[in-house]
Amino acid sequence: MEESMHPDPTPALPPSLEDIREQVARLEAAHRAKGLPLSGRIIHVAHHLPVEIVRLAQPNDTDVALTSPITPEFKPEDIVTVESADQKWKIHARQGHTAMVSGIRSLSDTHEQLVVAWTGDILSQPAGKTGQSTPNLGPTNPSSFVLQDNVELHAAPTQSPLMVIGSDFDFKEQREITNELKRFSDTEVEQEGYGKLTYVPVFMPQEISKGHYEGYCKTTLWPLFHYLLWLDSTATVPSPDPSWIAYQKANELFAKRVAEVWKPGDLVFVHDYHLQLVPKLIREFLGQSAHVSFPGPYGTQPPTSAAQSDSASAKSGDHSRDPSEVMIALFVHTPWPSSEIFRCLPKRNEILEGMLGANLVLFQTYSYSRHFISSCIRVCGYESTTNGVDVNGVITVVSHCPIGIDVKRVAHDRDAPGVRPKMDSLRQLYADKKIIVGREKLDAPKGVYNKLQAFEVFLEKYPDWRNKVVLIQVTTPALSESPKLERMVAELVSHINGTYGSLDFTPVHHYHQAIERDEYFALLSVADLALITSLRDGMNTTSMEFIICQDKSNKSPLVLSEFMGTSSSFGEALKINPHDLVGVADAIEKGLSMGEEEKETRHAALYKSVVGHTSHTWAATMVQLLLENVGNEHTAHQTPVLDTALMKSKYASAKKRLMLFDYDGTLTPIVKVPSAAVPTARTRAAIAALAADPKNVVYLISGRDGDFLEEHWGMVKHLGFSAEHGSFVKTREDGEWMNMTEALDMSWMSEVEEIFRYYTERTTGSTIELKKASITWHYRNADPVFGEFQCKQALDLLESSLAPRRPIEVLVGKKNLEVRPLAINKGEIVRRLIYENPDADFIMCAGDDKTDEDMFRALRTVFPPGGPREDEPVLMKPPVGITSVLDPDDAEALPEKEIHIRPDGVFATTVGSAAKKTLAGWHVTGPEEVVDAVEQLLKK
Ligand SMILES: O=P(O)(O)OC[C@H]1O[C@H](O[C@H]2O[C@H](CO)[C@@H](O)[C@H](O)[C@H]2O)[C@H](O)[C@@H](O)[C@@H]1O
Repeated sequence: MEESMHPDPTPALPPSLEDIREQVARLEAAHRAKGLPLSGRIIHVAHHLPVEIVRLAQPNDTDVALTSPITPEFKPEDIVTVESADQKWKIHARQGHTAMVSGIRSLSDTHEQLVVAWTGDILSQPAGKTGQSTPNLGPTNPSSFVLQDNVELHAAPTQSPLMVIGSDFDFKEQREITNELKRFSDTEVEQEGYGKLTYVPVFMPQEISKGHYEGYCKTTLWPLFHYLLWLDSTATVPSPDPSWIAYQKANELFAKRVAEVWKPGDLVFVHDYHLQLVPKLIREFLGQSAHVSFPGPYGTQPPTSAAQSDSASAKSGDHSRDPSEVMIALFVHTPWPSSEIFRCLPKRNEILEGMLGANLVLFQTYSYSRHFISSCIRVCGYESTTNGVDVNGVITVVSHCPIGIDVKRVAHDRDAPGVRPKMDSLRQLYADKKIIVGREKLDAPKGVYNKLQAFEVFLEKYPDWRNKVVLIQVTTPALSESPKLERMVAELVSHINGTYGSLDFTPVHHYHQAIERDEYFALLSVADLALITSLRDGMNTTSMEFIICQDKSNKSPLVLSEFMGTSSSFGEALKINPHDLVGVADAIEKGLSMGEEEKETRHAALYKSVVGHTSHTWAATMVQLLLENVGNEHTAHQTPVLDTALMKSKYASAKKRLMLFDYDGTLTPIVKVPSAAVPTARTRAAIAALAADPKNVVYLISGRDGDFLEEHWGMVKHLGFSAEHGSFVKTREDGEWMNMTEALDMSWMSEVEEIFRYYTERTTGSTIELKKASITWHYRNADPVFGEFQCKQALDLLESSLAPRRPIEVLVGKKNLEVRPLAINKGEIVRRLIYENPDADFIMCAGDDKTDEDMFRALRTVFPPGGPREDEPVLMKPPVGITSVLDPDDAEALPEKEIHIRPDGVFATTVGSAAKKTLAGWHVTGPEEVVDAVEQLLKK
């Protein structure tokens, strides 16, 4: 179950961009026709803006608060740049994350877009450089050209004059930066021909931005998602963990910014693992909640903190919600680990709950999405559905949609005039050699060390290739630089070169530096093999760029790790397990010896995959998927929060009241072991006080057996009981249990028990609760994934083999399966109580699960369709189901009765989320609120 149980459903032939856009337009038209006010806007929320902001040196600058020198990336000449009129700010496009950025930008063809993201550390040109209004953003070290031979692991490139000054800016500077960003995006739109695109900056104090990214993102989440656990048992995490606090605060700042700019009908796309709390927080800031519904007192005005949002909105009596809920998709660009790894994370619940605030969670691959669903089942106890996760009745859809690259842009860069001369130089330099190329960040998951080890095995195992092949490995420094890894890599390179090289030949050329764009494309174009040995990688765009470069070149093969997102799309790559060094060595040999025909065939298939699904189709598909999975809530019923003030006024004026309560999940929270679900003294006191009022008829209507109810509630005077879903009734007056199943055929009990025994024996942790007239199979304490699987199997078996020939009903409860007689249900008890109390003019009825829906249905069906007119008497037939069981002749003889109750006196209340499918008219979120409501009624 953990790994893919089903085949990967990725379609073989991806639809074209035009097809997807047409489908998006159709979906939007359909939604608008149904009344969903789509704005035509998309808000992207990403970690940082695709720009760099530089504060230029000012004549009066004496000293800028500098923190650390930075090494700017190489900036090509053709990037968009704007400089403020007062020459204070300069903004230019930032390199990196090109696939995501180009995907986002492509959506501007069809939608107006806002990008809400952190400014990034703002750079400063320190004083003393005045007169040089344009800082040097050129190549950091042009002399270290990659083609130079015998260049070993480099030290950091030459220090630049730019310094990080963080982003602690006063309001005036924030305004200036915001305005300059606007000018920048306008220029970009004009120069690049984009549709409308606005950058909305998130400003973060430096201690938050550092703690967030360098702290929680890079030292906790990143290693975990790449299967590098922090297993050093001596390491102590301070409590509270400051980096977690920074992560939370940063996520709040992003969500708050979204809430400020959000308009009804906007589609929101949250990107990546930096922002996993954002989906839930956005709802909280907007006064909406996906799973636990609170009224929305804020409109679009966010409260000052998420915590405040919770409590303030929960306590407000305002039920006016904005009709349009925010529509959110979250795309996780990194891998998602097995739930066995994920559950080691101390803040696992918080992260998952944050993500599940989205309508749609998307991953790079099918298997990551399966791991995520397993994590939700195992960590949070939620159940899976056919398309995602059921979060207390609300479905978060989970799917996958791999990212692609901007093929046109890459082809353009490949064909740039500067590339050809560099290709020629490389070919000249390695005229009689095959070139293997690799380019990665130097962090452990990228598998550079394994690659070098495998290359050594290759030279050892295939001596004929010695002196005939070079490995050109380019690495860029990782954020969390690991001196140990750098040293290990450097030593291994020296070792291989010492062992297999000679005075005039070096088998491994390692360049630890940023390289120019032209050099990069030249390298990919001349290579005879690309070798990518990542131990874990969400996606890998180098492999895609290699395929595009090779289209105009040798059609060289690609050796690709199976532990990366790209792997599932690239069937014609030579797949390797990077831990199997001999296997990698064999794949290198196979690739280098491959015949031209096979190379062409494999390349053609790989090329088709890359051009068939680009960054543009990726982005458009995400929009399509979100539109396919939202909107139903606008036509579906959203249950309002129980209006306790209104209920209290009706209660106060009522002459006779029926108060009907389910037990588990309604008067007491769901717990692991059924016997531990005992009422608190407060709950018992509240119910006892209700029952003591002679105007009230109070009943517990439960699936529990009579013994349990007697044990915990028997001491409460004047309380009536219905046990086992209506199979047994004890009225509040005579104190005798009536068996409603007496006249029924109950011989099915042993057959059901046998089936449940079969599943109990095969499902560790599951148990059978054998009652007098019903049986419950519990799997709450089994392995959650296996338990759910077994439950579905047992349900299938009971429904296909037993239910058609026996008078039973099978009920799917909360981590249980229950079987009870068909003729009995909680609804019949409710009808009977109304019939017996025709003068009742107030009903409160509360329940949480599917069996309680029978009660709510019964309450609706006592009224004629469309509801009774003011002056119209409501006549009720005797509840045949129950009376006929007791005495069929009686049922015939009983008269119709006129009942007093009217729909506005009925408070059918479900315990669960507003979006849960229910026949109840009101909802509260938990048992505690049921008790609160009862206490309100009791207050004078
Ligand atoms: O009709 P109810 O009063 O809601 O009772 C329904 C069933 O509730 C019990 O099981 C559920 O609650 C347990 C305690 O919280 C929990 O451990 C279990 O997983 C739930 O399914 C009870 O054991 C059943 O007999 C009732 O039919």
